Amino acid sequence: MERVFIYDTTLRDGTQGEGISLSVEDKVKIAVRLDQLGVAYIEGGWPASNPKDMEFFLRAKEMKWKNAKIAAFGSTCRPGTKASEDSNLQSLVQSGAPVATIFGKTWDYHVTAALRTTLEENLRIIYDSVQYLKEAGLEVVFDAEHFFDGYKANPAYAKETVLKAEQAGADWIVLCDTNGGTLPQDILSITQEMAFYLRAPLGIHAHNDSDLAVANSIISVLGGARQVQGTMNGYGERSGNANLCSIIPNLQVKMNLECLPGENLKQLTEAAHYVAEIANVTLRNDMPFVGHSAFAHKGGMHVSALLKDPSTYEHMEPESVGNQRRVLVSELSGTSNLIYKAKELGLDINKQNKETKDIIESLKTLEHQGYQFEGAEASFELLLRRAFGEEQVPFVLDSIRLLIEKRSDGDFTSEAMIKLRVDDQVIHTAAEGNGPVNAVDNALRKALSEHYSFLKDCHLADYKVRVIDEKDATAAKVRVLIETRDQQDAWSTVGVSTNIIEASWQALLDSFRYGLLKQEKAKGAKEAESTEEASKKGEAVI
Ligand SMILES: CC(=O)SCCNC(=O)CCNC(=O)[C@H](O)C(C)(C)COP(=O)(O)OP(=O)(O)OC[C@H]1O[C@@H](n2cnc3c(N)ncnc32)[C@H](O)[C@@H]1OP(=O)(O)O
Ligand SMILES: CC(=O)C(=O)O
Repeated sequence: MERVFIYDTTLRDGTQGEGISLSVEDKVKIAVRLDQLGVAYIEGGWPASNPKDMEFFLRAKEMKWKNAKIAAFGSTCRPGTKASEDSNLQSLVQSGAPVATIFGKTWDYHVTAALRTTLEENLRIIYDSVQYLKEAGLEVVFDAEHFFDGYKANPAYAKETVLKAEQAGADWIVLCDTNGGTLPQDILSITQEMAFYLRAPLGIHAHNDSDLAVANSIISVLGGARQVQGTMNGYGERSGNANLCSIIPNLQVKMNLECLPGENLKQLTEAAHYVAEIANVTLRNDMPFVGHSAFAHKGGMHVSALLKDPSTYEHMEPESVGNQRRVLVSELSGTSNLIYKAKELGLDINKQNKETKDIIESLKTLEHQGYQFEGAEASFELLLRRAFGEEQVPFVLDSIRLLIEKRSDGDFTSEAMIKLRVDDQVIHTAAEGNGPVNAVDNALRKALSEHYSFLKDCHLADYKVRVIDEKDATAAKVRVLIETRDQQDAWSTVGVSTNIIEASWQALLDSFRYGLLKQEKAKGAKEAESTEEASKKGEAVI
């Protein structure tokens, strides 16, 4: 399998994205994860830019890297200065990184308008800078900034700039679509032309301003590029950089080009989420390949075909990138969705079951009323089990009273009083909260915690309210989605009503019931395990 060298610039160009800021510790963690994933290069930052980036390199120098080379980023020397006296170039050497990546101007307009120097001086600084770094013993990557725009404006000059870098000994010439405005057909023809013109291996660095960075990177590889620069999840300045999480599986699975060693592609989804977590960015569900919804199927027709053969509605196996297939249930479901979900839950149903038809009908009716089960899988499981006669009645509610008080000092207080029965024992208790729903939640927990100890480990992680019939203003129905977490899992439940407290109560109740179900399942699994162990021991004695 031919190799494409993956060059990750999440820690440099990625941090040029709005809202992305990484501490040294964050950078080290991400670099370690990228090295495990198996990328060929990790660009750690620009050591002359700030002390944080320099500190990263000083730490990276002391660490062992299994797969990746660490690259330090900078620019060509300033016009009018010698490369050897340029502090930015010196810091690349001082960083201790084995690879230096410098960007240089290739667009004649940029040379005169931004760098404010002559075309000749620009050629000089490119040559001198690359030569200086080569003499210092570094592998040198020359990022040809604005190459495609430069080529269109003045091809002879653009070609001369990269030829200078090659003559000075650059190990890679990376063609950059810096403004991200180039179309794939131009990327292809210009890469092909440069592959013919240069001896040094080529790379591509694409920005996503036209939503084409992934396509442009792939087509550049088709045109001869053998290094692809990009970032995890496409983080980067403006609309981002080329997203490596899409480029890598496309190249590796569909074009049979090796980007990551061995079976490492299976780590991609986990690595993408890990980087998002450290960067403190919520990864969009619809991210191709690695998103939570990337292999989620909702339409009944699709699920019906999937059950026959997943390739009918999947372009590749989700497991190959470490993701997984999911089937959603909603008003768009057919019986196939139900059968799939039920199988996952260990319930045996088929198209002929009366229960199957009843569940589909009640699902569609409830969704019509405003419930939404695709985001509330725990409520759906309870619905399914109820249809099979597995409903739990852990307590009987007598009443809930709420006291909401707005005081003259400005305080708004909420208190819930709850009366319920567990096994004929009447429990009557009250609790305060920072709002009425919180007060009800606290009161319910207080009332039940003695009987149901698992409640201690559960907490409300998210609470969302959505108005369903907006035109009815304050008389509209609301849908409440609650996410509950314990030490191992998270589960979501739903409630719908014209009264927000009632909708919240339904969702809270489902949350509690699901927690209980989870506990029973865990108990069942443990018992089954010990029975199996006991029977194994018995066999051994015989
Ligand atoms: C396409 C890219 O993504 S390139 C990377 C862009 N990333 C960043 O800029 C983030 C890190 N940058 C920084 O921390 C700062 O900009 C620094 C420390 C590098 C420089 O800061 P300053 O010295 O204050 O300069 P400032 O940022 O205002 O301007 C950049 C200077 O570099 C010059 N410059 C731009 N490109 C190049 C180049 N390829 N070679 C040499 N000099 C260059 C500009 O002409 C400008 O010079 P001027 O001040 O004489 O006009
Ligand atoms: C080098 C770089 O980041 C660019 O040209 O976009």
